[in-house]
Amino acid sequence: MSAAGPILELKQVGQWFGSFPALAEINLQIQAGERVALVGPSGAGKSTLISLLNGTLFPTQGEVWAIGRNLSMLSPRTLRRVQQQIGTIYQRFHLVDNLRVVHNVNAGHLGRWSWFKSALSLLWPLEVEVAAKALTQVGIPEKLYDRTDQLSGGQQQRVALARVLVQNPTVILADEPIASLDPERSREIMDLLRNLSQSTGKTLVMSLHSIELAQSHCDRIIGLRQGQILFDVPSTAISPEMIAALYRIDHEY
Ligand SMILES: Nc1ncnc2c1ncn2[C@@H]1O[C@H](COP(=O)(O)OP(=O)(O)OP(=O)(O)O)[C@@H](O)[C@H]1O
Repeated sequence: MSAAGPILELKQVGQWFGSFPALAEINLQIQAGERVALVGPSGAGKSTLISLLNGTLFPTQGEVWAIGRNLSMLSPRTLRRVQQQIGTIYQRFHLVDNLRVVHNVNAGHLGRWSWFKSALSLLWPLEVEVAAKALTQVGIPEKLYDRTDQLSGGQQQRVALARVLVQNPTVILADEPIASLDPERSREIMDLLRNLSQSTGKTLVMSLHSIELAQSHCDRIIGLRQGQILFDVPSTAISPEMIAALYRIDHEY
């Protein structure tokens, strides 16, 4: 693939869980630097799509390409190298609760650090200044040595974002990053994600339940319904009819 090709691409992707088709016939190209929101009702397949994009799940049909590589065709070692370029933020933060913040932020180095360095850093934190800088970028520099489980939800999501900053990936995926936060904290995290993507050119793909935030923070919105793409449009082109069709409840009598 040329350098100018898409940074993420799904070709005729289908994902089955047993006999259940969670995704079907997904064709999608995302260019470097784009900010894309995945929206749609519960169970539409948003998280499944994110898991395919970061190589934690392999498609039952079709191909998933990231950073120029077909993820299903890579050796475990090469896959880990590609995954190092893809940072993921989750709704439940995925932090180790009983560790100090610095250790959770330093987990962004995993994959690059040796096993020995990672273990040593748990006893005596290494590259503290890198972790401190990342925490400053997300607005909580004073929390470096706090226990992670003593932070609020919004602060924990900032720690998760700092971990991704330390990882310094090319692509950031966020799976409902604000689902467990109040509206004010949600907007702050969304602002951080957008500003980070704008200032560094990182590609951002996130699943969201708020159409309003998807419109205000992303350039492009993809509507998923029952495992298929219902629309894929610039955020300025979203209409009330599209939203209604996306969330329509089909009653069975
Ligand atoms: N590991 C799995 N095993 C079986 N079924 C699964 C698995 N993961 C997802 N599914 C099913 O696939 C469908 C899509 O799930 P997914 O989590 O991707 O939806 P979603 O759009 O992210 O939903 P939500 O907004 O509620 O998080 C759902 O019906 C779900 O039950």
